[in-house]
Amino acid sequence: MRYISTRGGVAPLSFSEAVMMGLATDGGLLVPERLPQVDGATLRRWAKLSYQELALEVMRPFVEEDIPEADLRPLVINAYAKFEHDEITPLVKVGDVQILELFHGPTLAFKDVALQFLGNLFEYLLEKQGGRLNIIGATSGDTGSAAIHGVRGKSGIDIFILHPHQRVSPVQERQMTTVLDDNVHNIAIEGNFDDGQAIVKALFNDLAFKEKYHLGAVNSINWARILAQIVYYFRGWARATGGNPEQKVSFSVPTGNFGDIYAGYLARQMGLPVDRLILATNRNDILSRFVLHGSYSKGVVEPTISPSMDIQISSNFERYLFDLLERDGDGVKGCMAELAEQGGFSVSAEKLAQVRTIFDAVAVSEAQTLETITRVHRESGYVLDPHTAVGVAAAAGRQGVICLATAHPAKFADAVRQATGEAVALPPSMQDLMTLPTRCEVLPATAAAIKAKVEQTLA
Ligand SMILES: Cc1ncc(COP(=O)(O)O)c(C=O)c1O
Ligand SMILES: N[C@@H](CCOP(=O)(O)O)C(=O)O
Repeated sequence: MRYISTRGGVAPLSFSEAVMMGLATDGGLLVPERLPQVDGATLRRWAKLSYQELALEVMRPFVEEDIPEADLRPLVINAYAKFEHDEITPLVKVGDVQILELFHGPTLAFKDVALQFLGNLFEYLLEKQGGRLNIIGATSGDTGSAAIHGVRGKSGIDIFILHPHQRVSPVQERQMTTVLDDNVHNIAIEGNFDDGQAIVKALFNDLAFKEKYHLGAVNSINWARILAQIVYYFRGWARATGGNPEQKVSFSVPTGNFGDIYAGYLARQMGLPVDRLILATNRNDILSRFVLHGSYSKGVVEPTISPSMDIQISSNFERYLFDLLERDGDGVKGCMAELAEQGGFSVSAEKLAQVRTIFDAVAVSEAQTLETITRVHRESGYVLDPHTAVGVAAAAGRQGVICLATAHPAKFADAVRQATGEAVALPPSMQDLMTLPTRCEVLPATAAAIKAKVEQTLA
């Protein structure tokens, strides 16, 4: 499998090259040249596999020319060794709703599914190729801690994580800042997640800086993140249908940076029997506005009780746009230029109709999110985190929907207490989180300030 850029300016790359490049050198995102197709017999067979064996099957065609099976296997097996549930991503029934719990990894969010794997993959590629890697990532709260826990203490790797100062939950903040390993550098920026993501992209787009400091990406900019997330769509479908290829399911996906739902879209394109993908946003609704009206236009980022989705420029949307525009790199470049210069762009009515053959979209208010947590707790005793509640609210009244549970409720204790009147305890392994010593530096939200910090740290 070879990888190309959504902006058409990069010669086809191998999987390893794509993983190490992170953001494409022409400013686009890397995608596979084609998608492997899965037939009914394969779906039936895959439905009987363990999560790890399924992950190997799904990933193999994307990596096989580059990473032999004997090497891939331990990377995958070890990635899920620290998950607290044998099923890795169990499907649970809560009343009429099916919930795919993606939060059983070390930092209690779905990001662990991909970042435990990516940490291992980076280590493997560095051992094979030599050299070192300096990871620069932006987070609205969950990617940061999952990435830090994926690479802490690994030799040859430093990690710099930018989070929006005082806009992540106390648990999210401490999951990052209490990691005191020498290779971990936490930076709270005086801005929002979009500012952080823009800084990360600016640093990657400074090709001399990128090369000099061997920058690596842990955000869903990195293709390996998306790849690992495709797996649980196959798993969720298999658990819900018993592996019957005639049976379709829909997925409701709480969405911010469009990484998770893009993985679902790819699973569908590969042949997974998916009916609808329900794109659920909080009031930061650039994506739901796009699906409803066909115009992708920047809004102002507003803080919500689902802070990890407080995003108004959704990085992976560019990957979907590339497909929607029939893989026309110049077309994507044009749209992205309009977004940067005029704050938005629109697609034709015909293209919008095409989007709607797959996606539904719902923007969920703060009140609806709280009401959903309250109602589900009252009716079943189950506690949703606010991000998951956005997806559950968006799926209300529909049948055959799997709602992705993207975080553990204990990460967002204030919102949960507000909705249920009860506290949710952190798992025993994290009981001392709020009293551990921390390390973090507050810096202006500018590329210059972050560059200076990287240079000074690595000098
Ligand atoms: C808990 C949680 N739910 C949902 C999302 C949205 O996922 P994505 O950015 O892949 O759309 C995020 C992060 O963005 C998150 O941290
Ligand atoms: N919600 C994310 C935002 C970053 O998204 P990513 O999937 O591109 O890493 C977070 O928690 O940081």
